[in-house]
Amino acid sequence: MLHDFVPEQLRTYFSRLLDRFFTPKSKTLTVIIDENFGSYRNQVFDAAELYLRSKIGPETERLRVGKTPKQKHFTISIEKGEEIVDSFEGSEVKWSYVQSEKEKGEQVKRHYELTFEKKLREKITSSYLTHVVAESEEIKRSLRVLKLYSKDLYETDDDDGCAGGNWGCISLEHPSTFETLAMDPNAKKKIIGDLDRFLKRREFYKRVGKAWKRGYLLYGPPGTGKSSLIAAMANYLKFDVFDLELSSIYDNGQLKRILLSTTNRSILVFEDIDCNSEVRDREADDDDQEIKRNNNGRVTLSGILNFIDGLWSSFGDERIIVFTTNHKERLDPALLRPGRMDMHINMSYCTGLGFRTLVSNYLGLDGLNHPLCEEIERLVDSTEVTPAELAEELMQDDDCDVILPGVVSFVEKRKVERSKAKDSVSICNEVVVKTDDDDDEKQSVCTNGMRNRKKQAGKRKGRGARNVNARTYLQVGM
Ligand SMILES: Nc1ncnc2c1ncn2[C@@H]1O[C@H](COP(=O)(O)OP(=O)(O)OP(=O)(O)O)[C@@H](O)[C@H]1O
Ligand SMILES: [Mg+2]
Repeated sequence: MLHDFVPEQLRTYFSRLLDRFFTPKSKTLTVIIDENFGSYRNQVFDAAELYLRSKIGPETERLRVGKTPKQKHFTISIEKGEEIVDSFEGSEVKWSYVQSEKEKGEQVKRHYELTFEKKLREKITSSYLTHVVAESEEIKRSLRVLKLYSKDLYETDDDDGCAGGNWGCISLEHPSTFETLAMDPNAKKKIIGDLDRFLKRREFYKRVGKAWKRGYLLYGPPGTGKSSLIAAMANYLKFDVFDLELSSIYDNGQLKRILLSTTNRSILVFEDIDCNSEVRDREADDDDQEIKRNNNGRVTLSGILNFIDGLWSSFGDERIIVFTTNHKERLDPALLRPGRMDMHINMSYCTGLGFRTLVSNYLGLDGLNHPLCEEIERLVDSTEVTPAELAEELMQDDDCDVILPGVVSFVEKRKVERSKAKDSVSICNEVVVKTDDDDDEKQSVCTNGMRNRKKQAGKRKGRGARNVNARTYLQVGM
């Protein structure tokens, strides 16, 4: 017809017009996500790679698997040509992975194709891709190998992933978690809740004009799990740990430089803070001369406090600051005042419940079902024995029938020794938490099962007026 009725000059035009009219229109749109974006890596490509690992379904026929010596887990990814279907707020999208054939001297080009209905363009290119990037960040955090930084380490075992500056760093592979920690379950819950709240409160801290950080004081005898709790916190939050050895820091200036070189999303640890004479209770310390000398060219208490709640406290974001001590009573009251440490956690001697956790860690169910277990719980409840001592006893053998009688005699022996030293003991895990409530209250559950609550005013020596009405005291037994 075109040949017969349309002049030659117009034929091409009409032919194109008819083509356009009769060819069915595609209802889908495909977005190409290249590996590189200009000369940079494409963040969306990397995010998609991580995100899609968690979306691999039973319909996928070919996968790639790999692992570097440093990686803990296998990395699984989809093979070229494979497709993955995902859904987002009721809409379906299809991902496919495309890889160019390698030509001589050329690098393989890789990209993802994301296909969806055209009408979803706005939703997919903004909300869905934002969701993919956010999810991938979460996955990255969970796969992260944590780092332990120390000024004493000159060499690092890992040159990728360590922060700059002159910190030495090794991978933190401490196995302690909140599940393996022998601690009163209520205290554990309280700490986990506090950490969760802290993570979610970026906007809150900004609104109230406070630095986004949280301070914990862990106190108790040696071997009760203070360092293990720090490792559990790091594993839970996926935060690196900076170990600040105060005795090796020359003065406040160096402390400032060291603290400023730490990274965000980290835990700064000042272990055995009472061993630094400057933070001991100055009224209780006789040796004034020593303190004067320490004020000259050493780290001073005010230098530390300046970073906790002074002008310098606003350095960095998402910081947890932990102080540990075996002797809380020796600390200067200025360090214990409200507003300084948000939570005071007493890591006390082991209790029956704590022993249960240790038995389940070390011996599994067999230990928990053993007839001696209950007897040991009762014994542990009535004497001062640390989780570290019990853990050592539980590692003596594999056989419950050998270990548990050994634990009985160990705890009985310890009980006799202790009762010679004093008549009675009171075992409690105490957690003092600063909250935003108006009331001050102290709650305690001791090992005898008694629970009491009492109103508590800011009476302690050295306590200032500030924040006195904004603390909750929780005392719980294991
Ligand atoms: N509460 C606990 N739960 C589980 N294991 C514990 C606990 N406390 C101690 N342990 C065991 O004892 C070992 C030593 O404990 P940890 O180093 O955490 O004690 P600490 O309170 O930091 O002691 P120190 O005051 O001497 O630094 C741990 O590696 C762990 O095996
Ligand atoms: Mg320790």
